[in-house]
Amino acid sequence: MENYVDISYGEETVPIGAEACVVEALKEEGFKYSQVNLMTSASGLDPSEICYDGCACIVLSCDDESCEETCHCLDKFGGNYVIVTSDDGTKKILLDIDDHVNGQPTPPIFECNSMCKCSDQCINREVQRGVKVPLFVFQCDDDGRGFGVRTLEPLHKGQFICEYAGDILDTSEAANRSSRQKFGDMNYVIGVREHTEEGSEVTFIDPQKRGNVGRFLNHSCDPNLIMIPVRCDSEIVRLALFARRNIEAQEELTFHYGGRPDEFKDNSCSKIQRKKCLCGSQNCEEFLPFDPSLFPHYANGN
Ligand SMILES: C[S@@+](CC[C@H](N)C(=O)[O-])C[C@H]1O[C@@H](n2cnc3c(N)ncnc32)[C@H](O)[C@@H]1O
Repeated sequence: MENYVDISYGEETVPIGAEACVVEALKEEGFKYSQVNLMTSASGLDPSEICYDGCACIVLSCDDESCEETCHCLDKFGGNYVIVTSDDGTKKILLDIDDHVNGQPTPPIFECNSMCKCSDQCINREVQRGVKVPLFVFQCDDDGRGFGVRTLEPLHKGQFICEYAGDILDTSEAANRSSRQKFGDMNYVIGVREHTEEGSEVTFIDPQKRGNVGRFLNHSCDPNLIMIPVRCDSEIVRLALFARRNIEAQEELTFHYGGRPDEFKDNSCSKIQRKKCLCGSQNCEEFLPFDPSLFPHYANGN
């Protein structure tokens, strides 16, 4: 890694290495690395706003044993992570991923926040601590997918890898940006729909010009990561990527752009406008997931 530029330029606690062609392309595109989600003037949604009360636990880490009184965060939102000791004695904080892969509906994740009295080492602050595993951005073998991300270390099922962070957009700004795209352009806008008792909520994130390493993750129909909505300080969701299974060092990291692989069954748009999927997996769905709400002109069949 010593010979490679850290494309986060010190924003992440571990360097994000990249091939020289990636560094060059980012310079040309005027890309600005940001570890966190950012507000845009068009949408006015501020992801840095603190929206939740904190817990009063003056402890290193919130759990049922350490917190003298019931922890407000764990009581209200439930515990999210567990500590697991590997064979080599290293401790890892893991999410019970099966609940999220198979659960219906999936449990919401709220972490302790800036108003909480617990330390920054609290178990319930995993996503907000940022990337901890060494990641590397590389050029995929001229297969048409562009750049991709691989891990330089083995990863454990349930381990947090990175966020998909960038500009926070409302639906109209997301559609506005998408309408400027030509067919075949790389698409970076990802929308996440969450279903609540009050109805459904959608958040769009665009890391094309400002964002983090998550921007380079490719789609696979048989992915090794899963994207999970997490909230820390703000009501605006953070899109966190966790390992769906144990992953070996040097494996490419991918997630399913349409949510869970068995969930994406949207055939409302003609396949002609959809991008061919090059993931190469045995269960490949042939086309990349497509969000018709961002492309109303395609959705109308024009
Ligand atoms: C979020 S970007 C991923 C990073 C991108 N490869 C790059 O070079 O910056 C999404 C775009 O990557 C390409 N891509 C990702 N996964 C793909 C796949 N399985 N098959 C074909 N193209 C893919 C598509 O052009 C897609 O719109």
